Amino acid sequence: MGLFNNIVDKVKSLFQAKEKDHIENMSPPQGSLWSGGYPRQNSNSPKTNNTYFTKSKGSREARKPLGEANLNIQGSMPAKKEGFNRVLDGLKKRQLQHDFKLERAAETYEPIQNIGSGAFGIVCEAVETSSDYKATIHKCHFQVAIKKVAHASATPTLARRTLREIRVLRYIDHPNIVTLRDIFRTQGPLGIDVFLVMDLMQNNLHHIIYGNEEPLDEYYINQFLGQLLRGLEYLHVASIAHRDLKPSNLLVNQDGTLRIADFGMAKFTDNSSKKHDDEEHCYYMTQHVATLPYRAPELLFVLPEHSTAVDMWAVGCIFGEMVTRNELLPGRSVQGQIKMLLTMLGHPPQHVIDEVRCDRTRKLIQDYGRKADAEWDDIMFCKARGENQIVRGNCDTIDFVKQLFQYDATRRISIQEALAHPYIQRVVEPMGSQKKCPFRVKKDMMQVEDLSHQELIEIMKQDVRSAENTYNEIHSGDSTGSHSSDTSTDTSGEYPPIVQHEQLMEDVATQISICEPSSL
Ligand SMILES: Nc1ncnc2c1ncn2[C@@H]1O[C@H](COP(=O)(O)OP(=O)(O)OP(=O)(O)O)[C@@H](O)[C@H]1O
Repeated sequence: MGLFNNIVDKVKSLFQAKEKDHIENMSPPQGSLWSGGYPRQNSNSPKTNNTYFTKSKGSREARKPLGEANLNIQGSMPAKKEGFNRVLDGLKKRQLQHDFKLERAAETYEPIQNIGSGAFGIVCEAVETSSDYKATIHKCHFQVAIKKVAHASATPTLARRTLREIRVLRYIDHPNIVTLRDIFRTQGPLGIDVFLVMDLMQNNLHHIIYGNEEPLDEYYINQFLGQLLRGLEYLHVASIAHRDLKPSNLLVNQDGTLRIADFGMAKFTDNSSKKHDDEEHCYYMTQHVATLPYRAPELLFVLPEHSTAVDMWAVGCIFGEMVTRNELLPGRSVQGQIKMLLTMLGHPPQHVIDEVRCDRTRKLIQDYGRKADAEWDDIMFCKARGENQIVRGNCDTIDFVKQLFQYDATRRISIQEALAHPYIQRVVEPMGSQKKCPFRVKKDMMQVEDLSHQELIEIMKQDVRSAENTYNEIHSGDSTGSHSSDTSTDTSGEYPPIVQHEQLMEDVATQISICEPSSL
C-alpha cells in the first residue's frame, strides 16, 4: 500500500508539473503536421516513412515510424528466408488477383496489395492507372483503397449494409470522413460483388494505439478526438448514426488526418426507423461480436430505442483506449459485456432497468447486485498502469468521460454538448461552424431501411450506376477533384428519386465503365 501511495504521489507531482506546461502543450509539436486546421490528405505524395505520434521522453519531435516500432528492419536476410518470402509473395499476389478480379475496371485500377479485412469486406491498396487529369497534372498514379464487399446481394443484411455505405458516402465530402471516389460492381458466384474505391489512408487508429510500446502523445490524443467529434457532428446533425465506431474504423494518415470509415451499420435515426429496432437488436445480440467493447447499453440491454447517442458511448471507449492503451470495457460475449458494464460502471438507474425489453437481460442486471458507481480517474489510472495522466485529478476530463458513459442515452452528452464541453474547449483548437451534410444523403438513408431484399438488390444496382455517373461527372468537369461543389450548399432536398434516374441511367449506361456481365 505504501509503495502504491509513493507511486501515486510521484505521478501526482509529475502531473502537476505537466499541468503547468499545459498551455505550451496545446500548441503543436515543432515541425508538426497539424497546424492550419485539418490538413487535407494528399494521396499523390510519394509514400514516405509513416510518422507515429508517441509520447516522447525528451523532445516531442522524436517520433517513431508508424507501426514499425518493434520491427527489426536492419541486417540481411538469410538465403532460406528470402526464398520463403518469395514463395509467400507469390501466394499473396495470387490471392490478390483472385480477390480483386475487377473485370472492365482493371483498365482503371491496378491492385497492389491487400491492406485490411473485416467481417464484410476486404480492402486492397491500388493505383488508378487511367490517364485522367489528376495523373496528367501530377505525373503519377493516384493511390486508392478498394474495398470489395463480396456477394453483396446474397442476404438482406449484406445488401442493406452495402447500400448504407454507398448512400452515406457518395455525396459526402468532409475532411474527417473517408472519401468515396468511385464505385463499380461485378457478378460473383454468389451474387453481385461491390467495389468501393476510396482515397488511400495510411493506417488506422487501432494500429497507432497498439503499434508502439509507449502511450500516444497527449497532443495527438486530443487532435484525434477533435477530428472524430468533428466528423460525427457532420453526421449527427443530419441524424445519421455510424453505430460501429472503433479504433480500426478510424483511418489516420501520416499528416495526422483522421477519417471515419466503414459505414455499413450507419443509419438514419428518427421515429420512423423505430419499427426496425427489434430486428436490429436481434442482429446486435447475435452478430458483430468483434465490436462488443464499444457497444452502448441501449443495444446491449435491448432498450426501446437508440440513436446517435450510441456513437457518443463509443467515443468514450475510444478516448479511454487512446489514453490507457487498453480496451476500457473488453467483454467477449454479450453476457460478459453486460457484466463488464455492471462491474465497472455500477448499477444502471432503475428507470433504465425498467425499460429493458429482454427478460433475461433484466434478470441478469437485477441479480448481479448493486455495485458502486464508476470512479473514472481510478479506472483510467489503473487501465493505463499509471502511464498516461490525462484523466488523473483532472476535473473537466473526468466530467467529459462521465457524460459519455451515461447508461441513459437521453442523458448522455450529445455531439454539440461534447464540442462545447470545457475539456474539449480547452484541448481542441476552435473549429468554427462547418457545412451541412447534403439533404440528399439523409433522404437516401431513410429509404434504405424500408426496402425488401429484392428492392435492396435493385436499388443497389441502380445506385452503383448512379454513383458511377456522379464520378464521371465530377471527373469530367472539376479539376480540383472536390466532390463538394454542388452538394455542400444543397439543402433543398430536390434530389430526384432514384426511379426517375433509371431512364437517364439506361441512356448513359453505354458510356459508363461499369463491370456488368452480359447475363445481368
Ligand atoms: N480507405 C482506406 N484506406 C486504407 N485502409 C482502409 C481504407 N478503408 C478500409 N481500410 C482498412 O481495411 C480494414 C477493413 O475495412 P472496413 O472496416 O471498411 O471493413 P468491414 O468488413 O466493414 O469491417 P468490420 O469488420 O469492422 O465491419 C479497416 O480496418 C482499415 O484498416
